[in-house]
Amino acid sequence: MANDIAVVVRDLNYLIGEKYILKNINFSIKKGDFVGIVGPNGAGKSTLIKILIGEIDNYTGEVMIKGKIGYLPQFQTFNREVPINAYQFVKMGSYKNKKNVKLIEKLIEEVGLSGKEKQLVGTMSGGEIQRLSLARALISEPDILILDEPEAGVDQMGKARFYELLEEFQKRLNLTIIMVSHDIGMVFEKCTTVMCLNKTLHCHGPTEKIKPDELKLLFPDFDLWIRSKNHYEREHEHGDI
Ligand SMILES: Nc1ncnc2c1ncn2[C@@H]1O[C@H](COP(=O)(O)OP(=O)(O)OP(=O)(O)O)[C@@H](O)[C@H]1O
Repeated sequence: MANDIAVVVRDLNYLIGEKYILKNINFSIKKGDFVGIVGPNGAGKSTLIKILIGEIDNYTGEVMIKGKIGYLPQFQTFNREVPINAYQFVKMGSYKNKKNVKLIEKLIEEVGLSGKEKQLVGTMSGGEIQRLSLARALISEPDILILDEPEAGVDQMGKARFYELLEEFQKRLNLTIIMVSHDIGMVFEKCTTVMCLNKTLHCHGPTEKIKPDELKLLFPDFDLWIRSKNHYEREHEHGDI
């Protein structure tokens, strides 16, 4: 595996019963890439993520990962009833819950939440919890950050701020980011690489080389996504973030 490569997947197949969930998947991801995985419902995006993080291992083919993975699951999995504060929430992401006061405080500050260390997570906004989850995923100082639909349950402003943060971390730490998203506007705005998945890999390449026509073939609701891209651009122009 070449030095500048973070992930290689070769001849990946995954079946449940006799049904192919993923078929003949081949790709590699360079270190420092920000990859957006898009595709319709049921395309196998979450399944691919579960394979990358090692949650599913009964596939055939090769999956090679170079470096440590940080994982941010879908937002909805947090239960607001759990009585923990922001500091404890981030600390839970560290190996064996290790005490690492300085790093925890630094990450909380970097995601724009300093001063809120003692606040109960259940009382925070969706966008704040999402940024806190990002700090938690980064506490183990990963080389590769994997996110599954990080925009779920967060308003448009919260999303925009979150994507800004991801881009900042990607550039500053040369972090490799692999993100499943339904937000095509954000993906085309922020990701360096787009991967279109619908059981097989339909396209994969630098964002500027992916043609909307290719996506249209895959996604019947593509026009809706274009609208969401315009919406994002309007908000951006007005400096609302
Ligand atoms: N445990 C399971 N048992 C049976 N089928 C499953 C199981 N997990 C996933 N599938 C099927 O695998 C396919 C891919 O699911 P997956 O969750 O990976 O899709 P997705 O692209 O992430 O979808 P979405 O965008 O809706 O989240 C779907 O057809 C789903 O019904």
